[in-house]
Amino acid sequence: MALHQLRPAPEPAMDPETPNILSWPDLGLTLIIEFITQEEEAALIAGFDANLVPCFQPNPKKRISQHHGHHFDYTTFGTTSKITPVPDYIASWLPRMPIYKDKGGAPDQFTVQYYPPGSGIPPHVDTHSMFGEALYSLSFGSGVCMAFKKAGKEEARRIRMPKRSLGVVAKNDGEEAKQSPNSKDENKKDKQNRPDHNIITSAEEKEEEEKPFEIMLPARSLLVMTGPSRYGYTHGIKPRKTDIVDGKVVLREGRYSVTMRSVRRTEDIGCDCAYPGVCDARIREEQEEARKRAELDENM
Ligand SMILES: O=C(O)CCC(=O)C(=O)O
Ligand SMILES: [Fe+2]
Repeated sequence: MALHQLRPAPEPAMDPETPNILSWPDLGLTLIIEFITQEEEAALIAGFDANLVPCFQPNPKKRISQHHGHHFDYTTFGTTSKITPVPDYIASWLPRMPIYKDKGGAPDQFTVQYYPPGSGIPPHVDTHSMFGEALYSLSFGSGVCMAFKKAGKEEARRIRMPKRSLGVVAKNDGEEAKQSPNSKDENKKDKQNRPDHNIITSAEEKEEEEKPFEIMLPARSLLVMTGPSRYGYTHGIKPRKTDIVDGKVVLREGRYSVTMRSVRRTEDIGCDCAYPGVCDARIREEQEEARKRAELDENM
Protein backbone atom coordinates (compact mmCIF):
# COMPACT_ATOMS: atom_id res chain seq x y z
CA MET A 1 0.00 0.00 0.00
CA ALA A 2 1.66 3.18 -1.08
CA LEU A 3 2.03 5.57 1.80
CA HIS A 4 -0.08 8.29 0.23
CA GLN A 5 -3.01 5.87 0.20
CA LEU A 6 -2.93 5.60 3.95
CA ARG A 7 -4.27 7.95 6.54
CA PRO A 8 -2.48 8.38 9.85
CA ALA A 9 -3.49 5.79 12.43
CA PRO A 10 -5.85 7.13 15.09
CA GLU A 11 -4.15 7.81 18.42
CA PRO A 12 -4.65 5.05 20.95
CA ALA A 13 -5.96 5.68 24.44
CA MET A 14 -3.60 4.64 27.20
CA ASP A 15 -4.22 4.07 30.87
CA PRO A 16 -1.08 4.94 32.90
CA GLU A 17 -1.96 2.01 35.18
CA THR A 18 -1.64 -0.41 32.26
CA PRO A 19 0.95 1.12 29.89
CA ASN A 20 1.21 -2.13 27.93
CA ILE A 21 -2.40 -1.85 26.74
CA LEU A 22 -3.24 0.42 23.82
CA SER A 23 -6.88 0.81 22.94
CA TRP A 24 -9.03 2.44 20.31
CA PRO A 25 -12.43 2.35 22.02
CA ASP A 26 -14.27 3.86 19.02
CA LEU A 27 -13.04 0.99 16.89
CA GLY A 28 -13.37 -1.75 19.51
CA LEU A 29 -9.67 -2.44 19.09
CA THR A 30 -7.20 -3.36 21.84
CA LEU A 31 -3.50 -4.17 21.56
CA ILE A 32 -1.75 -5.80 24.50
CA ILE A 33 2.03 -5.42 24.22
CA GLU A 34 4.26 -8.28 25.45
CA PHE A 35 1.24 -10.51 25.99
CA ILE A 36 3.43 -13.61 25.85
CA THR A 37 6.99 -14.07 27.09
CA GLN A 38 10.01 -14.73 24.89
CA GLU A 39 10.02 -18.32 26.18
CA GLU A 40 6.41 -18.79 25.14
CA GLU A 41 7.24 -17.26 21.78
CA ALA A 42 10.16 -19.68 21.30
CA ALA A 43 7.90 -22.61 22.23
CA LEU A 44 5.30 -21.47 19.69
CA ILE A 45 7.89 -21.28 16.91
CA ALA A 46 9.36 -24.67 17.84
CA GLY A 47 5.84 -26.17 18.02
CA PHE A 48 4.88 -24.77 14.63
CA ASP A 49 8.08 -26.02 13.00
CA ALA A 50 7.73 -29.48 14.55
CA ASN A 51 4.19 -29.62 13.20
CA LEU A 52 5.21 -29.02 9.60
CA VAL A 53 4.49 -31.93 7.31
CA PRO A 54 7.76 -33.83 6.73
CA CYS A 55 9.33 -32.97 3.38
CA PHE A 56 6.85 -30.11 2.96
CA GLN A 57 8.37 -27.68 0.52
CA PRO A 58 6.77 -24.34 1.24
CA ASN A 59 6.56 -21.71 -1.41
CA PRO A 60 8.84 -19.04 0.08
CA LYS A 61 6.37 -16.35 -0.95
CA LYS A 62 3.24 -17.80 0.59
CA ARG A 63 1.98 -18.09 4.09
CA ILE A 64 1.57 -21.47 5.76
CA SER A 65 -1.26 -22.33 8.13
CA GLN A 66 -1.95 -24.98 10.75
CA HIS A 67 -5.28 -25.48 12.51
CA HIS A 68 -6.14 -26.57 16.03
CA GLY A 69 -9.39 -26.96 17.93
CA HIS A 70 -12.15 -26.48 15.35
CA HIS A 71 -10.57 -26.42 11.90
CA PHE A 72 -11.07 -23.43 9.64
CA ASP A 73 -12.97 -24.21 6.44
CA TYR A 74 -11.65 -22.40 3.36
CA THR A 75 -14.81 -23.29 1.46
CA THR A 76 -17.42 -21.80 3.76
CA PHE A 77 -15.13 -19.47 5.75
CA GLY A 78 -16.58 -21.15 8.84
CA THR A 79 -15.33 -24.44 10.29
CA THR A 80 -15.15 -28.06 9.16
CA SER A 81 -16.42 -30.87 11.38
CA LYS A 82 -12.85 -31.65 12.36
CA ILE A 83 -11.66 -30.88 15.89
CA THR A 84 -8.13 -31.62 17.08
CA PRO A 85 -6.53 -30.90 20.46
CA VAL A 86 -5.04 -27.51 21.18
CA PRO A 87 -1.28 -28.03 21.66
CA ASP A 88 0.40 -27.09 24.92
CA TYR A 89 2.36 -24.30 23.26
CA ILE A 90 -0.98 -22.51 22.83
CA ALA A 91 -2.93 -23.89 25.81
CA SER A 92 -0.22 -22.70 28.24
CA TRP A 93 -0.97 -18.98 27.88
CA LEU A 94 -4.66 -19.22 26.96
CA PRO A 95 -5.85 -18.74 30.58
CA ARG A 96 -4.40 -15.20 30.44
CA MET A 97 -6.52 -14.19 27.46
CA PRO A 98 -9.12 -11.47 27.98
CA ILE A 99 -12.43 -13.30 27.48
CA TYR A 100 -15.69 -11.50 26.75
CA LYS A 101 -18.60 -13.73 27.67
CA ASP A 102 -21.02 -11.55 25.70
CA LYS A 103 -18.77 -11.55 22.61
CA GLY A 104 -18.44 -15.26 21.95
CA GLY A 105 -16.57 -16.39 25.06
CA ALA A 106 -13.33 -18.37 24.98
CA PRO A 107 -11.90 -19.08 21.54
CA ASP A 108 -12.06 -22.66 20.28
CA GLN A 109 -10.75 -22.21 16.72
CA PHE A 110 -7.03 -21.59 16.31
CA THR A 111 -5.17 -20.88 13.07
CA VAL A 112 -1.41 -20.53 13.32
CA GLN A 113 0.16 -18.91 10.29
CA TYR A 114 3.67 -18.17 9.14
CA TYR A 115 4.14 -15.18 6.83
CA PRO A 116 7.47 -15.09 5.01
CA PRO A 117 8.74 -11.52 4.49
CA GLY A 118 6.90 -10.02 1.53
CA SER A 119 3.71 -12.01 2.05
CA GLY A 120 0.43 -10.80 3.51
CA ILE A 121 -3.28 -11.46 3.70
CA PRO A 122 -5.81 -9.59 1.56
CA PRO A 123 -8.20 -7.18 3.25
CA HIS A 124 -11.22 -9.14 4.50
CA VAL A 125 -13.99 -9.25 7.06
CA ASP A 126 -14.03 -12.50 9.03
CA THR A 127 -17.40 -14.23 8.54
CA HIS A 128 -19.91 -12.58 10.85
CA SER A 129 -22.34 -15.46 11.11
CA MET A 130 -19.88 -18.19 11.95
CA PHE A 131 -17.74 -16.72 14.70
CA GLY A 132 -18.35 -14.79 17.90
CA GLU A 133 -17.66 -11.09 18.02
CA ALA A 134 -14.19 -11.07 19.59
CA LEU A 135 -11.38 -11.96 17.18
CA TYR A 136 -7.85 -12.34 18.47
CA SER A 137 -4.51 -12.18 16.72
CA LEU A 138 -1.30 -12.99 18.54
CA SER A 139 1.86 -11.94 16.68
CA PHE A 140 5.15 -13.70 17.24
CA GLY A 141 8.55 -14.14 15.61
CA SER A 142 8.38 -10.59 14.31
CA GLY A 143 5.98 -7.68 14.09
CA VAL A 144 4.03 -6.39 11.11
CA CYS A 145 1.75 -3.51 10.17
CA MET A 146 -1.90 -4.46 9.86
CA ALA A 147 -4.16 -2.30 7.70
CA PHE A 148 -7.73 -1.46 8.66
CA LYS A 149 -10.27 0.12 6.37
CA LYS A 150 -13.85 1.09 7.02
CA ALA A 151 -15.95 -1.06 4.72
CA GLY A 152 -17.89 1.03 2.24
CA LYS A 153 -19.88 0.58 -0.96
CA GLU A 154 -17.00 -1.09 -2.76
CA GLU A 155 -16.56 -3.71 -0.05
CA ALA A 156 -20.32 -4.31 0.05
CA ARG A 157 -20.31 -4.83 -3.71
CA ARG A 158 -17.39 -7.22 -3.60
CA ILE A 159 -18.79 -9.34 -0.83
CA ARG A 160 -21.85 -9.92 -3.02
CA MET A 161 -19.80 -11.09 -5.96
CA PRO A 162 -20.37 -14.74 -6.85
CA LYS A 163 -17.73 -17.10 -5.52
CA ARG A 164 -16.21 -14.53 -3.24
CA SER A 165 -18.07 -15.19 -0.02
CA LEU A 166 -21.25 -16.41 1.58
CA GLY A 167 -20.22 -20.00 1.77
CA VAL A 168 -19.43 -20.50 -1.88
CA VAL A 169 -16.05 -21.64 -3.06
CA ALA A 170 -13.70 -18.73 -3.45
CA LYS A 171 -11.17 -18.19 -6.19
CA ASN A 172 -7.47 -18.68 -5.72
CA ASP A 173 -5.69 -15.55 -4.61
CA GLY A 174 -2.30 -17.26 -4.76
CA GLU A 175 -1.46 -16.05 -1.30
CA GLU A 176 -1.43 -18.97 1.01
CA ALA A 177 0.53 -22.23 0.97
CA LYS A 178 -1.63 -24.59 2.93
CA GLN A 179 -0.20 -27.39 4.98
CA SER A 180 -1.96 -29.12 7.73
CA PRO A 181 -0.40 -32.22 9.21
CA ASN A 182 -3.81 -33.01 10.64
CA SER A 183 -5.77 -33.31 7.46
CA LYS A 184 -5.00 -34.53 3.99
CA ASP A 185 -8.57 -33.67 2.97
CA GLU A 186 -8.10 -30.07 3.93
CA ASN A 187 -4.95 -29.94 1.85
CA LYS A 188 -6.75 -31.43 -1.11
CA LYS A 189 -9.71 -29.15 -0.75
CA ASP A 190 -7.42 -26.22 -0.42
CA LYS A 191 -5.25 -27.18 -3.36
CA GLN A 192 -6.26 -24.07 -5.17
CA ASN A 193 -4.95 -21.95 -2.37
CA ARG A 194 -8.20 -20.33 -1.47
CA PRO A 195 -8.13 -17.03 0.32
CA ASP A 196 -9.38 -16.65 3.84
CA HIS A 197 -12.92 -15.54 4.46
CA ASN A 198 -14.78 -12.83 2.65
CA ILE A 199 -11.90 -11.50 0.65
CA ILE A 200 -11.91 -8.07 -0.80
CA THR A 201 -8.93 -7.96 -3.13
CA SER A 202 -7.01 -4.76 -3.48
CA ALA A 203 -6.47 -4.96 -7.25
CA GLU A 204 -9.70 -3.20 -8.14
CA GLU A 205 -10.02 -1.16 -5.00
CA LYS A 206 -10.92 2.05 -6.75
CA GLU A 207 -13.35 4.09 -4.82
CA GLU A 208 -11.84 4.73 -1.43
CA GLU A 209 -14.50 6.21 0.78
CA GLU A 210 -12.24 6.24 3.77
CA LYS A 211 -8.54 5.54 3.43
CA PRO A 212 -7.02 2.64 5.34
CA PHE A 213 -4.65 3.14 8.22
CA GLU A 214 -2.04 0.79 9.62
CA ILE A 215 -1.21 -0.26 13.14
CA MET A 216 2.07 -1.93 14.04
CA LEU A 217 1.56 -5.26 15.79
CA PRO A 218 4.82 -5.99 17.61
CA ALA A 219 6.08 -9.52 18.21
CA ARG A 220 4.41 -11.08 21.27
CA SER A 221 1.47 -8.65 21.18
CA LEU A 222 -2.18 -9.67 21.26
CA LEU A 223 -4.69 -7.76 19.14
CA VAL A 224 -8.37 -8.01 20.02
CA MET A 225 -10.96 -6.87 17.48
CA THR A 226 -14.53 -6.26 18.58
CA GLY A 227 -17.36 -3.92 17.47
CA PRO A 228 -16.60 -1.74 14.42
CA SER A 229 -13.12 -3.16 13.80
CA ARG A 230 -14.55 -6.68 13.81
CA TYR A 231 -17.78 -6.14 11.89
CA GLY A 232 -17.46 -2.95 9.86
CA TYR A 233 -13.78 -2.71 8.90
CA THR A 234 -11.62 -4.90 6.72
CA HIS A 235 -8.27 -5.97 8.09
CA GLY A 236 -5.33 -7.27 6.12
CA ILE A 237 -1.57 -7.24 5.69
CA LYS A 238 -0.12 -5.72 2.57
CA PRO A 239 2.32 -8.09 0.83
CA ARG A 240 5.54 -6.09 0.94
CA LYS A 241 9.05 -6.37 2.33
CA THR A 242 9.10 -3.29 4.57
CA ASP A 243 6.96 -1.43 7.08
CA ILE A 244 7.16 2.14 8.27
CA VAL A 245 7.48 2.19 12.05
CA ASP A 246 7.83 5.52 13.86
CA GLY A 247 8.72 7.14 10.55
CA LYS A 248 11.52 4.66 9.79
CA VAL A 249 11.61 1.97 7.14
CA VAL A 250 11.90 -1.43 8.81
CA LEU A 251 12.66 -4.64 6.90
CA ARG A 252 10.07 -7.30 7.55
CA GLU A 253 11.14 -10.62 8.99
CA GLY A 254 9.22 -13.90 9.11
CA ARG A 255 6.12 -13.31 11.19
CA TYR A 256 3.84 -15.87 12.78
CA SER A 257 0.37 -15.33 14.18
CA VAL A 258 -2.30 -17.26 16.00
CA THR A 259 -5.78 -16.15 14.95
CA MET A 260 -8.33 -17.18 17.56
CA ARG A 261 -12.08 -17.22 17.12
CA SER A 262 -15.07 -18.70 18.93
CA VAL A 263 -17.32 -20.85 16.79
CA ARG A 264 -20.95 -19.82 17.08
CA ARG A 265 -23.27 -22.63 18.16
CA THR A 266 -25.96 -23.51 15.64
CA GLU A 267 -28.66 -21.74 17.63
CA ASP A 268 -26.50 -18.59 17.73
CA ILE A 269 -25.64 -18.52 14.02
CA GLY A 270 -26.73 -15.22 12.62
CA CYS A 271 -25.74 -11.65 13.14
CA ASP A 272 -27.44 -8.42 14.07
CA CYS A 273 -24.44 -6.13 13.67
CA ALA A 274 -24.65 -2.52 12.58
CA TYR A 275 -22.91 -3.25 9.26
CA PRO A 276 -25.44 -5.08 7.07
CA GLY A 277 -23.50 -4.11 3.93
CA VAL A 278 -20.68 -6.53 4.73
CA CYS A 279 -22.60 -9.00 6.90
CA ASP A 280 -22.81 -12.45 5.33
CA ALA A 281 -25.85 -13.36 7.47
CA ARG A 282 -27.85 -10.34 6.29
CA ILE A 283 -26.75 -10.73 2.67
CA ARG A 284 -27.87 -14.34 2.72
CA GLU A 285 -31.27 -13.26 4.07
CA GLU A 286 -31.44 -10.55 1.43
CA GLN A 287 -30.64 -13.03 -1.34
CA GLU A 288 -33.12 -15.57 0.00
CA GLU A 289 -35.87 -12.93 -0.03
CA ALA A 290 -34.95 -11.89 -3.57
CA ARG A 291 -35.08 -15.54 -4.66
CA LYS A 292 -38.54 -15.97 -3.09
CA ARG A 293 -39.79 -12.78 -4.73
CA ALA A 294 -38.50 -13.95 -8.10
CA GLU A 295 -40.22 -17.32 -7.62
CA LEU A 296 -43.50 -15.59 -6.78
CA ASP A 297 -43.19 -13.33 -9.84
CA GLU A 298 -42.57 -16.36 -12.04
CA ASN A 299 -45.67 -18.09 -10.73
CA MET A 300 -47.95 -15.09 -11.24
O1 LIG B 1 -2.20 -12.86 10.79
C1 LIG B 1 -2.99 -12.15 11.38
O2 LIG B 1 -2.67 -11.46 12.35
C2 LIG B 1 -4.42 -12.05 10.94
C3 LIG B 1 -4.92 -13.18 10.13
C4 LIG B 1 -6.36 -13.00 9.80
O3 LIG B 1 -6.86 -11.92 9.69
C5 LIG B 1 -7.20 -14.17 9.62
O4 LIG B 1 -6.70 -15.30 9.62
O5 LIG B 1 -8.42 -13.98 9.47
FE1 LIG C 1 -9.04 -12.04 9.65
